Amino acid sequence: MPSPKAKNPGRSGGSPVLGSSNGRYEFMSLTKPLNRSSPPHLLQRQGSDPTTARLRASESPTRRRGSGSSTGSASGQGPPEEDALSSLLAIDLWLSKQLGVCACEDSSWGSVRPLMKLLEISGHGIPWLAGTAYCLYKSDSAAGQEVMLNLFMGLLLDLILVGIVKAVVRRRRPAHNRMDMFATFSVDRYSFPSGHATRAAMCGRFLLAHLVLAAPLRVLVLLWVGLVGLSRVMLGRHNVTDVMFGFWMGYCQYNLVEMLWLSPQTLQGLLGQSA
Ligand SMILES: CC(C)=CCC/C(C)=C/COP(=O)(O)O
Repeated sequence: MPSPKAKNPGRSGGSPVLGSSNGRYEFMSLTKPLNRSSPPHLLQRQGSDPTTARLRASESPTRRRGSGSSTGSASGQGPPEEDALSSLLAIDLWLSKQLGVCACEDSSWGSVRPLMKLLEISGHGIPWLAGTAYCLYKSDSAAGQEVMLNLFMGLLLDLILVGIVKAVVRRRRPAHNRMDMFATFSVDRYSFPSGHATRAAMCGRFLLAHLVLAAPLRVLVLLWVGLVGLSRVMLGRHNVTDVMFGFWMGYCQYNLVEMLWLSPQTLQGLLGQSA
C-alpha cells in the first residue's frame, strides 16, 4: 500500500501526520493485522474499498518506532491490554467514520451540515467569552456580576486545560474532517479532547446550577449539550472518544470552577492587595 504520508499529506485537515520519526503513539491501527478478537465488521472491511483503505492507512495507530516494523501486539501476540486498547480505538475510528455523515456537503447527510455548523458556533469559545463579558459589563447586581465573572474565569480555564491536553496527547483529527472551523488556536489541529464538548458540559452544568431554573429550559440546556457533542462527530471533527472524554473533562472542570469560586469578598481582597 502506498505511504499515506506521501500520497495524502493534507488529508487530515492540515494536521501533521504523526509517524515513526517523532516516536509518538498514533491512536489506532486498522493497517496492522487484526487478531481474532477484532469485531467482525472490522475484519470484513480489511482491504475492501480503496477509499476506506486509504483512510485506514492515514489513521494508522501502529507504533512505528525505530526500524518502523511493528512488534508485540501488532501481531496479536503483545500484552492483552494493548490488544484491547487497539480494538477499542479501532471501534472508535470505525464508529466515528460511520457517524461522520456531515463531514462535507456531498456526504450522505451533507444537507444538514449548516445546522451542525450552527451548533458548532453555539459552542465556540468566542461567542461564549464575548457574551459572558457583555453580561458582566451590563449586570447591575453584585450577584449577577459574581456569577458572570466566575463563568468567564471558567471559560478561560477551559481553554487553558483543553490546550494543554491537546498539546500533550496530539491526536490527529479524523481523516474525513475538513478543517474549515473559524478562529482556532494552533493546538486545535488536534482532536483530543473536543473543546466544544468540554465547554458544553462545563457551561451546561454552570447554567443549570446558577442561571436556568425553569424545567423546560433545563431540558433544552441538556439537549444542547448533547447535540453539540453529536455534531462534533457528525461534522467529522472528532472521534467519539474525543467527545466522551471532553464531556467528562468539562463535567470535572465545573467542579474546579466551584472550588476556585471567586466570591465578592475574595475579589475585594484581591483588588485591595493590588491597590
Ligand atoms: C479562539 C477561541 C477563543 C477558542 C477556540 C475554540 C475552538 C475552535 C475549539 C476547538 O474545539 P474542538 O476541539 O471541539 O474542535
